[in-house]
Amino acid sequence: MAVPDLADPFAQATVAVQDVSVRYRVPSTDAAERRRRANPIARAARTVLGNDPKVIVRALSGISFVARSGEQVGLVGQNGSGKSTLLRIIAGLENPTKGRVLAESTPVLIGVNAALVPDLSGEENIRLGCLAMGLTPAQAEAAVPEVKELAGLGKSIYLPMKTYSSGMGARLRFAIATASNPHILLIDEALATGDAAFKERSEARMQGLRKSAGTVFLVSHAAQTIEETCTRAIWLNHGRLVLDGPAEDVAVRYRKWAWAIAKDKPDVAKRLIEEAFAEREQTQVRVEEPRSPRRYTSRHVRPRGVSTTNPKGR
Ligand SMILES: Nc1ncnc2c1ncn2[C@@H]1O[C@H](COP(=O)(O)OP(=O)(O)OP(=O)(O)O)[C@@H](O)[C@H]1O
Repeated sequence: MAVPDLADPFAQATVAVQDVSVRYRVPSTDAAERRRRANPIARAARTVLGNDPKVIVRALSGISFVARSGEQVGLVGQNGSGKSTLLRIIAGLENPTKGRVLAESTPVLIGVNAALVPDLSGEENIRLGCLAMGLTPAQAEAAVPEVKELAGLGKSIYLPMKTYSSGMGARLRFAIATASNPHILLIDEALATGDAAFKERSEARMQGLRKSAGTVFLVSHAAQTIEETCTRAIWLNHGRLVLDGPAEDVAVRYRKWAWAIAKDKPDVAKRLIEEAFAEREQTQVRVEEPRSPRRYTSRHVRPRGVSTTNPKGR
């Protein structure tokens, strides 16, 4: 058995999320109502300046972790806990308010909202999706049969996508996303909408991706899906990282907490989440910048706007 290289624990890191926070400024009718009740001068000033009453939504706060090749990382948490935001940030579709994300290759996000063209057939969308992911026209053409087979939509693959059910659309998006064999694959609940037969095929595909040393991030509300398909899980609550560990352990803890919430036992839920927070080992991600600064020799063109105090201009 291969011995892992313990001297260099970051050797296989594929994604590093470093102290990421995301905040949104959004209009609020509640804030508007409070303004209506505020003093008339402040109210008039804001009306003249045209400021909409806004509130800050903290979607993510101080998230840090490192994912590695071969890991399937499940993201669990209740509605609005920040799972989809974290995927979008990793995919580079949004910039964090604070912190940064480093990835060793382009992460491909496949979500239920992935943009394909509704008027085109499933087959045409396969080509389109593959080209959008950076495959050449020849590679996209070669990928069509495999994607069709994985999606398993039969003759419906020749019909316009706007005629598909949400589950059929999700299956096609999942199949397209895996066609480019992305090293970092991000899935937002795509599995939850498939039927049993598709679930089996998609799990086999995920196994294949895992074997080819890819990293998979999967968002799901179903702790069982995370438990069955992931090696590791991250539990988010109100944008904060509650637990990060083996999928089975995290799923069991999350399920207990969700049960307490569902049964209207806020004290039990509070105790469970506080225990989890207390046990969590804080992860700090440090990114080593290259040490030697870039040097320009006389053969290099000096970058514009750089001045020098050397009278010879070297
Ligand atoms: N574009 C946006 N503008 C303003 N607020 C946003 C935006 N996107 C997300 N949010 C807010 O950020 C928080 C986290 O949302 P996010 O969609 O990441 O949660 P989630 O865990 O994926 O939820 P769900 O399980 O319901 O899909 C929520 O409070 C949400 O209202």
